[in-house]
Amino acid sequence: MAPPTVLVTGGAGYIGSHTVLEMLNAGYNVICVDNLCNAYSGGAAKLPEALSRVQEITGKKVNFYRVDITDREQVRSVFQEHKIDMVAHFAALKAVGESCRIPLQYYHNNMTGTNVLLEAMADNNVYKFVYSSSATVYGEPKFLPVTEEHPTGNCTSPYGKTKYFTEEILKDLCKSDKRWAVVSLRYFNPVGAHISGRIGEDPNGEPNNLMPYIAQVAVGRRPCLSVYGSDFPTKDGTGVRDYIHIVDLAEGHVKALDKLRNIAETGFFAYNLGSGAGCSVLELVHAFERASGKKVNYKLVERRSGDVATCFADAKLAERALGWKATRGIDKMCEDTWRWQSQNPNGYANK
Ligand SMILES: NC(=O)c1ccc[n+]([C@@H]2O[C@H](COP(=O)([O-])OP(=O)(O)OC[C@H]3O[C@@H](n4cnc5c(N)ncnc54)[C@H](O)[C@@H]3O)[C@@H](O)[C@H]2O)c1
Ligand SMILES: CC(=O)N[C@H]1[C@@H](OP(=O)(O)OP(=O)(O)OC[C@H]2O[C@@H](n3ccc(=O)[nH]c3=O)[C@H](O)[C@@H]2O)O[C@H](CO)[C@H](O)[C@@H]1O
Repeated sequence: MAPPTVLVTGGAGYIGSHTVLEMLNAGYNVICVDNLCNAYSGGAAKLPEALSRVQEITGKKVNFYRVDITDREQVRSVFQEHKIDMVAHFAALKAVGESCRIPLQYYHNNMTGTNVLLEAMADNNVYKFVYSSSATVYGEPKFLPVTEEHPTGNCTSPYGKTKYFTEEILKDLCKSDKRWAVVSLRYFNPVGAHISGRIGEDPNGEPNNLMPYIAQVAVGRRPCLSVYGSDFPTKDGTGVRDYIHIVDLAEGHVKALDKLRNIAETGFFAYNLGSGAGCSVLELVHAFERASGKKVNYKLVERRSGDVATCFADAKLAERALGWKATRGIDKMCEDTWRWQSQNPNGYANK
């Protein structure tokens, strides 16, 4: 029997490209769509640079279409061109601060885009869906570690609300039509890069997130890291988060596809994808210095608004339900990030 075909939206992005690689290695056929609003196109080449390198690493073909998921006709054309069995949906705008400045663009892109995609799926009798959610749906944790039973919806940004609202839409959809089988994966803090050093995180402009900022300081692209807050009630006063290696995360998506592929079970399922361990900002800085052999200059500054002191996952449900567990620790996350950053100081732009 032919292997299933997965439509991957946002496949040229950081998490999408790493997941496409693991799906191909697991024997899935992959069709990628992306509008390249946050991915390096690689010039006139047919494939975005990240996907071109995924093809190079796996030796397998990646089908790519430059498609905006908010465009109904563009999305429908992909379903007419290919027999799609499942969808993994990564395409979204994801910058927390930016979402506060341009909420309408976030609601349109992330919510309308997802609705257009879901309607095209139903019109083509495709009901198996893996969704990129986020620990941000939990808001400020009321208890730790955070389990899937933790209340959701107390989000602190329009970006976080797009994730929460979409989960609510998916729950209603599954209640209304028993053919839908949805796995919502709530990512904690994905970091790291594929062991080859050929693909990795390549944020546009100044990084919002900690790990890419550290890496850019270490490689000399930025002079100094600002540590947001050193007076939190944590082991060293700096923020504690649950960092998860991007390849662990990608493998979690393959396990979710395997679950959807092999069972008649339908409905809405949510799983935390985290390591289950907390790591402070300064612990990550020092781990990165050990991994890279480079000094990471930093200064302690005031807290960033909206930041919580501590957040980390209880990931036992994903282990039980998906047979998945994160296995790569902080040192490996730093080593793999450094290999990518040092081989690609300017990300994909410097081929
Ligand atoms: N990176 C994280 O830390 C993190 C944490 C939690 C959840 N997530 C979610 O995971 C998903 C992927 O995140 P990422 O870090 O890989 O981000 P990314 O920006 O690298 O990838 C997103 C991709 O989607 C594409 N895209 C955006 N809007 C589109 C549209 N309308 N049509 C087609 N393509 C579109 C972008 O060009 C980009 O290539 C997102 O849904 C994000 O919200 C990410
Ligand atoms: C509230 C919220 O929506 N948070 C998003 C943000 O989580 P986080 O805010 O947890 O991720 P982050 O990488 O922005 O910050 C992690 C930790 O590093 C600190 N820090 C960060 C950058 C920096 O230059 N200096 C510094 O000290 C920050 O205060 C925090 O304590 O990003 C995640 C992706 O990784 C998810 O998208 C989360 O949804």
